[in-house]
Amino acid sequence: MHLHGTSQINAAGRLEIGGCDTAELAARFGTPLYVFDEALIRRRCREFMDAFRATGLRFQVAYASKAFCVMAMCRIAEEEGLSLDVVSDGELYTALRAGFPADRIHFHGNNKTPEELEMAIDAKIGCIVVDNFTELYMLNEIAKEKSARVSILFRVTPGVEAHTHEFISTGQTDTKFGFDIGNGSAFRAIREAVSLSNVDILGVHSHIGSQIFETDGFKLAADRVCDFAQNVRKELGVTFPVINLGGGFGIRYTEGDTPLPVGQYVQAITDSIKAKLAEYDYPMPEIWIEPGRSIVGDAGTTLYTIGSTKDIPGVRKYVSVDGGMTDNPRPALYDAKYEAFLANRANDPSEETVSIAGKCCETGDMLIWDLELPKTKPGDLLAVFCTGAYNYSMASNYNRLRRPAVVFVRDGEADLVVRRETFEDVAGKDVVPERLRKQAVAKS
Ligand SMILES: Cc1ncc(COP(=O)(O)O)c(C=O)c1O
Ligand SMILES: N[C@@H](CCCC[NH3+])C(=O)O
Repeated sequence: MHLHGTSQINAAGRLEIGGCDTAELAARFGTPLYVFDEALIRRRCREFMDAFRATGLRFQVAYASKAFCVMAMCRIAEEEGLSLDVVSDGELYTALRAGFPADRIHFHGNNKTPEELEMAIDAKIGCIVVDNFTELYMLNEIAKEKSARVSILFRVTPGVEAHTHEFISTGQTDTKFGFDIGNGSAFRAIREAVSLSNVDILGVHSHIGSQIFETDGFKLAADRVCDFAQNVRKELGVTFPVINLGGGFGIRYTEGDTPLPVGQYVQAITDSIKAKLAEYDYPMPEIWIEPGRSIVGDAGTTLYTIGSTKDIPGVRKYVSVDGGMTDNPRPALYDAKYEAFLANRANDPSEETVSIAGKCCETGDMLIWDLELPKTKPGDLLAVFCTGAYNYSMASNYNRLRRPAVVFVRDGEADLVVRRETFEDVAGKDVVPERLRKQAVAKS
């Protein structure tokens, strides 16, 4: 059993997180329930910040809010000195509403709408990460109309793709994101931008993938981005004040996962950039990164109440919980693996192998296959670990289920940071046109 952060088994044999008994949390807030270990989130933020401080370089660690974007999380990111990466008007709105300093917000996305760009310019956010030519020209026009100047990074694809345990070096990167370095489109984008009136070139951005466990991919991306920077300086006379190497740092979901300490990723990135730019006698830029999963992933635990079981002798025993793909779509989407145990009887020995099913009307709505558990009964609490990233943020109302509440726990206190949705939240946006209302009345 692997316990993350402040999680421990208390004297009553129940899982406790942040000093809070999970059975009490379930009783107080209902299930499913996302529980976040605030001390662990802050520890992860500090690991990144401290690793950069140790390098003596200028830097920004931008939390990739797509992983988990709620106002309380924005507050923590701000308190810990992080910047924030947003990819939509909704994320930007959340950050601004939480009082996150606009000049530390970076806006990503491959299809930002004119309205989103206007919103970003009006809010005077720190920078916009331009993804393609359409956006570049549109942004300049909007900025011109507003007599504004906009700082931009260019999202470039360095021809490196990282997957959990390996990276591949690709020639022409087939991706919807960014300007390709290899085929010259990144260079052309910068040449174009030099002649545009209302954008200021801040630098380049690359992101090579997610849930990465080694440093080679980052090093290769850093090398290619630096080579590109030197080429741009030589040919266009433009020197980048910022190089951003994105996110993607892996975390431990199950025992097969072997993430490196955060400091090793940071060191690999900064060492590679330093070494390469020294070759070129290139002034050291600010180094930015964008961790999402590695800030919040292992700090989240989802509590479910166990309900029905179905035993198919000789085949499989299904144990169903009161959530599923609606609150955690990752197993269905990516075949993601999770660890779990009974939160209310954490010391009970395992007695059988079961598979955890969600409650959606969908055969693929399975959370965990072949999990060792004690014999369960309805009302038992199942804790699924490492659900902090891309769970709440990707949750849906499929089958008109209500999205769960989110609580932050620390030092024995539990604070509600998102309330559970109500039926009104689910059906209250529906509009029945007058003609259908009449029809309904006529038929009844
Ligand atoms: C541009 C960009 N930055 C940062 C991230 C955050 O990635 P992760 O959560 O893996 O750290 C992503 C998502 O993969 C991304 O696309
Ligand atoms: N949503 C994905 C990661 C996507 C990263 C965003 N660029 C996941 O759950 O693993």
